[in-house]
Amino acid sequence: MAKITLSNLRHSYMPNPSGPQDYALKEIDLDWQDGGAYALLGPSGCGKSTLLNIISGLLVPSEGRILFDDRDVTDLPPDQRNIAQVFQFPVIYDTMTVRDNLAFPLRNRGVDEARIAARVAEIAQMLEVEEMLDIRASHLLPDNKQKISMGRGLVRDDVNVVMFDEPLTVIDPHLKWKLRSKLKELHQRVRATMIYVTHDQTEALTFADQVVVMQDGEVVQIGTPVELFERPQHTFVGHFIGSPGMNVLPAEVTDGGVRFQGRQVALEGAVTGQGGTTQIGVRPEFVSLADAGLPARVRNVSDVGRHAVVEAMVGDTPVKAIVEGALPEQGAEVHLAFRPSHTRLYRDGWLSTEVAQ
Ligand SMILES: Nc1ncnc2c1ncn2[C@@H]1O[C@H](COP(=O)(O)OP(=O)(O)OP(=O)(O)O)[C@@H](O)[C@H]1O
Repeated sequence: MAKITLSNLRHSYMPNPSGPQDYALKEIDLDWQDGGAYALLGPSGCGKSTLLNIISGLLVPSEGRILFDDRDVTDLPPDQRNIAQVFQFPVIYDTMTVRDNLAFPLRNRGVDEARIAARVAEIAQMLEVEEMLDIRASHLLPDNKQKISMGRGLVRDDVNVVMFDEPLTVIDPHLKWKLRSKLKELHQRVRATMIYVTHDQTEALTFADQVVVMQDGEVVQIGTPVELFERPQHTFVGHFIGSPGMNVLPAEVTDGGVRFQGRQVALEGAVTGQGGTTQIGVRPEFVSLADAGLPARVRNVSDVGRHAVVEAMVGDTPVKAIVEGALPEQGAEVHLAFRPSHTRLYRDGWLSTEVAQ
């Protein structure tokens, strides 16, 4: 397995790009450690597939280099990059048995039969498909086909990286959670460098030790799931991750402090930077109903099981709070309190407060 470095990477599909708007990927610099579990997370069109295709060698970037263990592979074709890929849809041979499907990537590379048998048994046991080994692949349900496809991606232990491109798309919703945790467990056992591409935050956060969040061709934050939740570096991360996402509220920065709807709001620490469009970001988990605070009127209460999401209007701005216990009635006059340690200022989307020492 390998460490992967993306250095000053940019890509435009246009022959003569004239500005950042013409780039599907803008300036990407990343170091992925050997054996790490990474997710590339972002909405449709943010550049995930472009980046994946550049790593696999299907696409040559307009600018920048890709290194595997410090070796420049930018100009190498896919078959010389030694990568395993699992796609959205199962890639298996219907006429072969499950056993032969799993063995195929190894046979293809001339691995001896005893080693193949041992490795296939190991992977089948990890994926819990031992009883299917002698079944012809055409007889499998789609979920199991995709499991075998994953097995084919994991069976070689000499690849630089295993890449998963939205692998749970075809999986039945009630089986998704099972395969999600299975993949995490597989990473812990196999310890290969893995990159998992998805637009689904639950998949990314369950699988990855580090999540790379992308928006509009840019990496907006790289962090552990906890870091992305606790301290979003960009309003996009706050909003995209979480359910519901972070409240992003119009803010006015004055000499006396930061105000929302005319009232001062306490932040995690000192404000940094200057100018730009200023907003306050606070997750619903850190907004509570209080005896004093911002006066608000409850617009909606939705009970989502363990807790409720209360949406209340502060002036003309809706604010969401996650509330456990007694719930207010729709239309009730309440007060909202923001937890200062988790309330921050953003300028043009980017975090603009520092943690108080
Ligand atoms: N072959 C292509 N030619 C021109 N533009 C392209 C091509 N492929 C992608 N793009 C553009 O590049 C940008 C990034 O697309 P990309 O497919 O990498 O995003 P994505 O995050 O993988 O989205 P999705 O999840 O929908 O596949 C988009 O604006 C897209 O329209």
